[in-house]
This record gives sequence, C-alpha cells and structure tokens, in this order.
Amino acid sequence: MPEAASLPIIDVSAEGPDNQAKVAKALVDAAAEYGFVYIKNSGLDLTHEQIENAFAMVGDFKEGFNFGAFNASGKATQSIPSSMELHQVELAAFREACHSVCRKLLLLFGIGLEVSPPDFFAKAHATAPEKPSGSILRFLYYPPPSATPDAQDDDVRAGAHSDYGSVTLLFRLPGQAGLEILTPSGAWAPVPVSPAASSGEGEDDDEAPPPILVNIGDLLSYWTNGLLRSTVHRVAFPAAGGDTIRGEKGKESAADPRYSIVYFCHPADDTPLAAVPSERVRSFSSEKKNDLAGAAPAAGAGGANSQSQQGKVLTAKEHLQSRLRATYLQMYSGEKEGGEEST
Ligand SMILES: O=C(O)CCC(=O)C(=O)O
Ligand SMILES: [Fe+2]
Repeated sequence: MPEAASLPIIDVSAEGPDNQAKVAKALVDAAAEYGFVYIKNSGLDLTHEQIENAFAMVGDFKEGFNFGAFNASGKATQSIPSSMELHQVELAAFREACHSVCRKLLLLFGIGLEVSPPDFFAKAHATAPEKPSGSILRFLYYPPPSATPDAQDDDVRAGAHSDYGSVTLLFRLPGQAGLEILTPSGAWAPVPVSPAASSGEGEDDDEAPPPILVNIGDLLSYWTNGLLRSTVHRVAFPAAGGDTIRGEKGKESAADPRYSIVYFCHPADDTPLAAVPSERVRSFSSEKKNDLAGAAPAAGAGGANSQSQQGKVLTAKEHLQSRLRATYLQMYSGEKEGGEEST
C-alpha cells in the first residue's frame, strides 16, 4: 500500500494577534512545502449540518454540477437542474460560507507572508454582484467502478491536474479518500479523509466531521512567484480487494459511487496579478532567478511561469483563460491531463 501523504492539520480558529501569527506561519509553511493542508473543521464558519445537507443534495442528484454566482436573493444566475431549484437558497448560503472560509485563509496567508497590507489577498476576493469572478462550487459524482467494467488497471477517476484558482476547499465522505497528490519525488501519495485516524494519532471523534482539505491553485502560486505551491493531484479508483488507506474508516467498494464537493475560489476577474507587496515573496523570486535550474518546474508542481517572469501584468481573468487554453492544447495534443474546466 503506498504511504499516505502526511499533511499538517491546522486549527485556524485561533484569536488574538500572537496566535494568529503562529497559525499564519504554519499555514504558509504547509502551503510552501506541500501545497495541501488540512484545516480543522470547527463548525463555526461552515456548520456540520450545512456540509451534511450538501452531500445529501449531491446524493439525490447523482450527477456532477458546477454552480457559479447566485444573485442577492439566492437565485442561481445560470440555469440549474429542476431537482436543484428548491435548494437554491441553501446552495447560495453554502457557497457563501465556503467563500468566507477562503477569505479567512487568504488573510492568514497575507499575515504569514508579511504582505502589506495583510488583507491584500482577501480584499481581491471581496464579493459583490457587480464583481464577477471564476469562483465555482462543484458537486462531483463519480459513478461506481462496476459501471465501467472495461476500465484498465492504470485508469483513474479524475486525471492528474492542478487547480486554477487561488485556493480550493475539498469535502469528502469518510471511506472515500481516492485523492492522491504527486510528491516532489514523483510518487503518488494518497490523502486520507480522516488523517488523525490514519496516522494512528489521537482518537477519531465520530461526532466531528473530518477536517477540510485545502490546496493552493495555480493563480496563487503564480502570484507568489511559486512560493506557495500548486500541487498536481488526481482521483484514483479504490484498490482491488477493498484495501483502504491505513486507519481510514469504511471500505470503498467497486459497487459504490463516490461523491465530493469542491469550492474553487478565485479573485474578482479584474484583479491585476501585480507584484505582491511582501519582502518574502520578492526575495523568493530573486532567489529563483539566480537559480540556474529554475526554468524547469519541480515534479508535482502545476501551473505556468511565475508572475516575476512575465513582462505584462495579467488580470485574474486573463490568467484563468491562459490556464484553460493550456489545458485544451494539452488535451488536443493527446496528453489527457484533465484540468479544472471551471467555465
Ligand atoms: O474529487 C476529489 O477528491 C478531487 C476533485 C478535484 O481535484 C477537482 O475537481 O479539481
Ligand atoms: Fe483538483
């Protein structure tokens, strides 16, 4: 069985400037090293009930779906399936709550990177009806492996890709890990849903939902000149024989569909991705320029060139478009690297 990724679990509910600074540092360190981190799900920003209800909705629906913006009265601004229409207000509230969690994380990144002002990233993600953005709430339904009996051994449920936005929140159900990240050594490491149970550390609390998995997307990696990593990941089929990651509760069988809920957070479309006012980001990019091997991205790192390597300041929208273009070109050239396809 491959070794599970060992990612830190960070409690971001700490109050007071000293605690906040410590948490911010831990978050930046994890994002710089792994590009993925768990945050403890205290149920404050996003209630456990809200998450359960969201999974109940995708379970009823049995199909994947992307939700873009909702208007001020909680109505979707796109056409949505009739079975979802009744749930629009709940969906809008869930999307809003996810966005607030992301803004809280973005503020902590600003603090951890000593950006001046610290709400530099969070402000770029302020929402308003007149401020369109690439943010998407995605409900994912993966049919049971038994429904595709001619699957090959090396097939995966979702191909290797990196996410396009600034930060992504991922919600999964216990026993349905599936997600794997590409480590710098080039190996795929499974990411457990319940990391405390998997590592054997600490008692798993049946009442508490698992932590929320957070990862850095290409845009935030680009904006920070690669200091924060956008890590390549994929979704694998359950192992034959029903093996799960050590300690993970529940077994995933070939007869089970898999559900996940993802929130891709993006800044407002017109945000200029200009130099981040942070000495740490600046000195990171000059170190990189001096690094002769700097041209080739390390294994596991997704995305395009760093912001400091481009002459022109891109907007968030232009950055997303360039990532989408690159993904489609890759697909047409035969390398089936599925991207986030967030439009
Ligand atoms: O379903 C998952 O666990 C991950 C999905 C994902 O990586 C994506 O949609 O970008
Ligand atoms: Fe992803």
